[in-house]
Amino acid sequence: MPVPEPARGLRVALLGCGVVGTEVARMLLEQGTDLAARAGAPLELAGIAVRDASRPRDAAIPRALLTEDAESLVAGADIVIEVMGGLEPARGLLLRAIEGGAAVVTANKALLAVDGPTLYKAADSAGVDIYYEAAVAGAIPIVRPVRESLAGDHVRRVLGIVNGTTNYVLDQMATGGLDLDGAVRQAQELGYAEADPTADVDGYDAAAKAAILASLAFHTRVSADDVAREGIRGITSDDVAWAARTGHAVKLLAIAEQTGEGVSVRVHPALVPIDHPLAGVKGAFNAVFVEADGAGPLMFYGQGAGGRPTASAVVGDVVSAARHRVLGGKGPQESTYAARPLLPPDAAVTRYQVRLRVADLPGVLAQVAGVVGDHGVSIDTVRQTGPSEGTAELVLTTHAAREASLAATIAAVRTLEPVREITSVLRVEG
Ligand SMILES: NC(=O)c1ccc[n+]([C@@H]2O[C@H](COP(=O)([O-])OP(=O)(O)OC[C@H]3O[C@@H](n4cnc5c(N)ncnc54)[C@H](O)[C@@H]3O)[C@@H](O)[C@H]2O)c1
Ligand SMILES: N[C@@H](CCO)C(=O)O
Ligand code: NA
Repeated sequence: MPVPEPARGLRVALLGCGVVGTEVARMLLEQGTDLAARAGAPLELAGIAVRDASRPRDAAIPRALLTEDAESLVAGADIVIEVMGGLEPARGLLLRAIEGGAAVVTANKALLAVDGPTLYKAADSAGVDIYYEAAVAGAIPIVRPVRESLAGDHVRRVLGIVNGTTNYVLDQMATGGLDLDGAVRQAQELGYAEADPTADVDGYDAAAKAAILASLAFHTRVSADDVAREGIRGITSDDVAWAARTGHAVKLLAIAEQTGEGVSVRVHPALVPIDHPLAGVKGAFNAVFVEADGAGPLMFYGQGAGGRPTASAVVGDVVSAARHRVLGGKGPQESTYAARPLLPPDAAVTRYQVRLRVADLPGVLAQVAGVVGDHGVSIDTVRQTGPSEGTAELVLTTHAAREASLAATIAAVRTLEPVREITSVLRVEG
């Protein structure tokens, strides 16, 4: 039998050598034999673009591979991996790679959620792959299942905990007795939160991931600007304690749903019933709950952040792209044929829990309930605690209502004479 020709090695360029890049390089270098067998050709790490090649680095990173000239590295590559983050120069380098005929793999959700379509279009024109499994929920296979495994189904709703930092922070507030600032500091010390935690705490990171997931799930172009976004900055230890008392956990949720009217995509903190699978997602873990007509409910769970878990998703994409180089063919391209209308944030329909402090006088509950009813919002349950110092605390849970109706209801309740304070308004989901 003739000995098969050894396949030509594929030149892999790595852009960025931070938390994720270091682990990607380690996997490519340490698992070369297995990866070559799976890809059908050796994956040769041709170089690693960094800002400062003289900086001390992990012992696994060969100094000879470091270069400060990302442009030249990209020019000769078969596959380009972008784990630098940020919009530029990442976008320009990826476009140059694609135009030069390279397949690209990126973990950059911020870039994809803002300008993904430019990259998808360029990849389509050049006939090359663009893969981005690591951009949503790190190691968890979710991009590929939604894009490929569910391509024959009709996804109704995607509900996810897609930011590890905020999940860790809320968990610490619930179980570790920390306030928001203390829990954020701890998340930074543990390396979950970015140095500037704004993207995590204010929901930008989750909104970028929600936009990517919604685009894939509903075959409709959704960008980060289309996502109604609210972070966890307003959540107090008291909110978390009350949530537990009423049988809920507070979670920062990314929600993308399709109704008869269109597509609604939002990120906000919400109360999740304690028996819902998402309520049990602790620490920095992520989980994505998908509801599809045929498949029914599906749950994806795992590590959404961290160097090695994220590198697992990146290297999986590299192997897919390499297989196409060896065997021919191409992965799926962007699908936006459905072009569903995007609904405004106040069209969302959900249940609410409203906490308010009222004067402890006869008839106050009836007065509040009357105003709520007048706005077409129906109350499910009412709890009262107190009185203390002449006031009582009311906790109202509503049936499903439009965000716009609830906003009008709250504005009206606030003007009632016996109402001292609306302490919190939280959505109930799940
Ligand atoms: N860290 C995670 O858990 C995680 C998870 C999923 C996705 N991601 C995404 O992966 C990407 C990388 O994240 P990270 O955590 O490794 O970030 P990081 O800050 O640790 O690493 C980025 C590296 O890229 C380098 N870099 C930036 N601009 C450069 C340039 N112009 N030329 C050369 N090098 C440059 C930086 O110096 C840094 O070392 C980001 O897009 C991030 O959103 C990260
Ligand atoms: N900062 C992000 C990293 C993963 O995208 C998180 O906490 O989930
Ligand atoms: Na993923």
